[in-house]
Amino acid sequence: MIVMKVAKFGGSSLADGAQLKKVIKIIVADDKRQVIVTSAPGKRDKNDTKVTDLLITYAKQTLQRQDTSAICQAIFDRYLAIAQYFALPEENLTELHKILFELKDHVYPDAKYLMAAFKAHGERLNAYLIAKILNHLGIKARFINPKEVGFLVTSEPNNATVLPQTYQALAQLPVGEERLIVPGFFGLTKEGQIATFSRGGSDITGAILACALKAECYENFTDVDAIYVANPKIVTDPAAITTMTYREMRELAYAGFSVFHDEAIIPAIQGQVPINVKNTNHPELPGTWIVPETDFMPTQTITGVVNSNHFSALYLHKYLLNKEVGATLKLLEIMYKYQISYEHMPSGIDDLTIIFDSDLLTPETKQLMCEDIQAALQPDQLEWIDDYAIIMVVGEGMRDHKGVTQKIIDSVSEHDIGIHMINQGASRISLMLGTKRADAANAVKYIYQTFFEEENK
Ligand SMILES: Nc1ncnc2c1ncn2[C@@H]1O[C@H](COP(=O)(O)OP(=O)(O)O)[C@@H](O)[C@H]1O
Ligand SMILES: N[C@@H](CC(=O)OP(=O)(O)O)C(=O)O
Repeated sequence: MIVMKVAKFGGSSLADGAQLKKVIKIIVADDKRQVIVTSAPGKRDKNDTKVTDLLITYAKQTLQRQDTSAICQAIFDRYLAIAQYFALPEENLTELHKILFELKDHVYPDAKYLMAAFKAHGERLNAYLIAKILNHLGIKARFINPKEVGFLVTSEPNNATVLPQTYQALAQLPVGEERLIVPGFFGLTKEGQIATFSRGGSDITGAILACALKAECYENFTDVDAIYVANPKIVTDPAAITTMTYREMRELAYAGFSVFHDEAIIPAIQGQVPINVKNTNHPELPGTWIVPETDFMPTQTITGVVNSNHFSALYLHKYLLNKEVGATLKLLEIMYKYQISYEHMPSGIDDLTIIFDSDLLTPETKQLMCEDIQAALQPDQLEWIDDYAIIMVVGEGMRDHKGVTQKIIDSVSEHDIGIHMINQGASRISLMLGTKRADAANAVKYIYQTFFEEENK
């Protein structure tokens, strides 16, 4: 087995020809970068639209039987501009044009599979084009079609997860002869349909390949120099994280560190492959390493702080709830009946709060669930709280430091921000606070200031 790396380049790194030029320089600078995972072209500037989003429009217009020629041309023009940047002769784009324009003519099992197939083509066409450009520049490279290499995923068209046999199939890839250019974001169901991971899922493809091929490391190239302690859109010039553990990243990514997909940690953990998040625009910088817990000694109390606004909570109060055998079971059965998973369930003696991902709820399911809970448990109070945000503070260093919780709560309360809920994660490396949505970003700022500005004064 050869020593190799998997390198994934995000949409921001592949947005146009100039960005792709930087990517190619990075690829050829290290012979170990043998497997390259590509996203679809992302935004070229703040007001631009990602190719994935253009494809979603194309899919919707197709479903509504509208004229799709303009959107199809807009998508094709993104690829054409990249090809032209490298003076790739236009005949190389004939196949790409055909695949793109004919997407609307295929038969799909249903609207969800149609949407998945359209979305996946952002990555598929980009990987195909990048392999052609590399060959044109004299760099040996081959496009890998997920269908031909057995990249199998579950039959959930737009929220798939990998099937175990995919790992054995990908381990057979002919690594070493030429660079393998693999499109991220999607796989094939056992029935042969395209299904995508959730949004941002090219990170997952990279991690699966890194695990299957026992890569030395998984490099994830993006548009920031490092993963920062807090989202740079919320905190000005936040401190960079040099090294963090898998479980810290998993908790932070889950709660909103959008720089790395939370599900992408899992294959990396399974294969114990270290992850290096780096900047395509400054590849000489060390970036952030995400490593196994065994290889890590915390130097800070907290590693990261993040807020997430896409939650809704159901508050239930009933005296003597703690004595009622089977109460939680009844609740879980109701959630199962409506096929709704829950995120957290902090509880007190007479009450509990169930926190849901609001994207999974419709007004109708909320109403039906409430009616069922009312009938099954007869609570004294049952109330949906939609104005709900979660602040997650994460750090391996939190376990061994006394008074951290107090300090976190004080830094928020001092600024008059009400806390609806406090939940110490079972892993003891995280603390979760519930606040109103409008307060969430400020809560992150104040916690950051307490631990990173006041402590270092
Ligand atoms: N804590 C954080 N550290 C760094 N970037 C963050 C953080 N939280 C959110 N981000 C955002 O994540 C973005 C990179 O992720 P993404 O847009 O998915 O990149 P790509 O297009 O490379 O896949 C950054 O531009 C930044 O705005
Ligand atoms: N292109 C897909 C998958 C992805 O991972 O993209 P990016 O690397 O730009 O986050 C999306 O927009 O969801």
